[in-house]
Amino acid sequence: MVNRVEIRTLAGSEEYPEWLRAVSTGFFRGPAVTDEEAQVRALGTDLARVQGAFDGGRCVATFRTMPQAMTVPGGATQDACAVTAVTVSPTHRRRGLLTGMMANALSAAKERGDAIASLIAAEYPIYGRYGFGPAAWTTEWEVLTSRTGLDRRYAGPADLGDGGRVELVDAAEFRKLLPAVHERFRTGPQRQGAVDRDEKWWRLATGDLRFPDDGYTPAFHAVYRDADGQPQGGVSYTSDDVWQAKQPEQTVTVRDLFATTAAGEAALWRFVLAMDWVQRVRTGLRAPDDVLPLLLPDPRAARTVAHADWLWIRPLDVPRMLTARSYPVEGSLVLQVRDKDGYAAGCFKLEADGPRGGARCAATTEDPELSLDVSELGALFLGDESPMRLAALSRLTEHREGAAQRAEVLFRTARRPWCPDVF
Ligand SMILES: CC(=O)SCCNC(=O)CCNC(=O)[C@H](O)C(C)(C)COP(=O)(O)OP(=O)(O)OC[C@H]1O[C@@H](n2cnc3c(N)ncnc32)[C@H](O)[C@@H]1OP(=O)(O)O
Repeated sequence: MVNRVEIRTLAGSEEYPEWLRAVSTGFFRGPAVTDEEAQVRALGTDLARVQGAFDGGRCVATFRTMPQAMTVPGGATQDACAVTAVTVSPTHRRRGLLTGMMANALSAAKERGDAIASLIAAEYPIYGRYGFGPAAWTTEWEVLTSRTGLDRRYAGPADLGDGGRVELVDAAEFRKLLPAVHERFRTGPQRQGAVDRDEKWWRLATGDLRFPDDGYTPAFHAVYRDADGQPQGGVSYTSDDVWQAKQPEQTVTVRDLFATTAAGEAALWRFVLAMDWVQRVRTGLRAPDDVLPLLLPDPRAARTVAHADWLWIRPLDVPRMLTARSYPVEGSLVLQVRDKDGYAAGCFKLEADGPRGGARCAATTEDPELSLDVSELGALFLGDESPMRLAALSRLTEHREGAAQRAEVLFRTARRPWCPDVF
């Protein structure tokens, strides 16, 4: 039971610094927030979508949503309600504050017409109860450069025969060139799970927006240009500048690396792997099927240092979400979706026309062929989870023989989904 505590949208911008202090406390960032930090964080924040729980004058829980464009299989964009800044102070935990704020946010999202909600989960056990399922996973590797088997005489993309080149640029140039490249990258047909980046994202990533003690280390930036001179990708990275016993033992950490072409992606990886002084490359959080390990003659040189669920999706409007994505084959399926909160519950018939056609989906009175919980549909949506695996776990029930196999062929994608960003 919640005593004396009121959950509500912020009354105005004067409450924002106190709300931010609560976020900072909940995330262990620090017990206080400076005016400069509050100003930077307020940029682009729609206060109408910021909830707090107040105990007297003190904010004890926080929750924010924001509009997001998420790429779905085939390259189309789906409007999502992105959930972020979820905290409950340790003094007020396990009294239903998160549950109350989530209920408000999901009902507002449903009313607005968002087809899905999305979030990056701090811990696995939190969000399944609210109908979210893990839709994209992530992997981080550490590469021992001496073990890769790559030719140490590598001198640049010309050695790969693609006619492109990699150029070091300053932060301002990177910020000017890369947003358009990223927009082309993230709407690629195999880039499901990627989300849009606004101007604030790029300014923060390139050090143009800062506040005191933000812990930002300036990065190095490089752009990949194709044979026609067009920017097709970029990388941002830092180095720890470590030397031991007069030997360079540096670890380079990749903050961001993407390209619109396979040649660009390979050239950027070769660039970071071929730097003198560098013993290790930390890749940052990548798609679990990133090309990196297989670019190496010895893929074992890339050791997995993290592998976990990353992007979670909560279906809100089944017909809209299922018609937004493409399907690799023609086929149909009748799905019964259970949703204790009601938003996405019902029986729906999906009819897909194959890779170049569209898809139709609507409520139906036909008998279901498969039934599953809404969170499992979230996990299937971007093509990562296997319906056959869920059936083996009894988390998906087959009412017609072969229906799980049909779902497997319809839903799964050639490349795994990936959300490169934290939000
Ligand atoms: C999208 C993001 O922002 S992710 C970041 C999430 N934030 C954090 O992890 C910061 C640290 N943790 C917290 O602030 C809080 O513990 C929260 C926000 C995770 C949970 O807030 P609470 O108000 O305590 O949750 P609430 O009381 O509504 O709990 C609802 C249910 O979820 C369960 N639950 C909540 N958090 C957790 C958890 N971390 N692990 C396991 N179960 C959890 C509760 O036990 C409860 O279960 P029940 O319904 O069976 O009784």
